[in-house]
Amino acid sequence: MPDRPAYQPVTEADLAPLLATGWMVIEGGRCIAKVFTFANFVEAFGFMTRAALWAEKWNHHPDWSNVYKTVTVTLTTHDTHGLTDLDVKLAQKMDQLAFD
Ligand SMILES: C[C@H](O)[C@H](O)[C@H]1CNC2=NC(N)=NC(=O)C2=N1
Repeated sequence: MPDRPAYQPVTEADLAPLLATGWMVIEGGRCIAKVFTFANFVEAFGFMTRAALWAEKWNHHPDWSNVYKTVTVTLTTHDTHGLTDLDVKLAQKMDQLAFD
């Protein structure tokens, strides 16, 4: 397995745009979470499918659940037990994909 680039810490400036789109910092700053609501189940699942491709490409996977038209997402970096640049990157991508 090729070494991955070093994780980068997350700053308040990194988080501010995410907080503005509905992400919340939880678990004492170790995670960010958001509830996405779509028009219906198929839209919700399509979002998860698109996001899954990016998660796999970046080898950074969400902790998420889907109930009908909502998708609840929690992001953290298991390797560091906290937030890293990968969580910010995946959250930004999820926000983009949700509005596709
Ligand atoms: C071995 C594998 O590369 C690691 O377990 C990856 C996989 N996906 C991951 N996903 C998340 N959310 N955090 C991680 O630390 C992480 N690490």
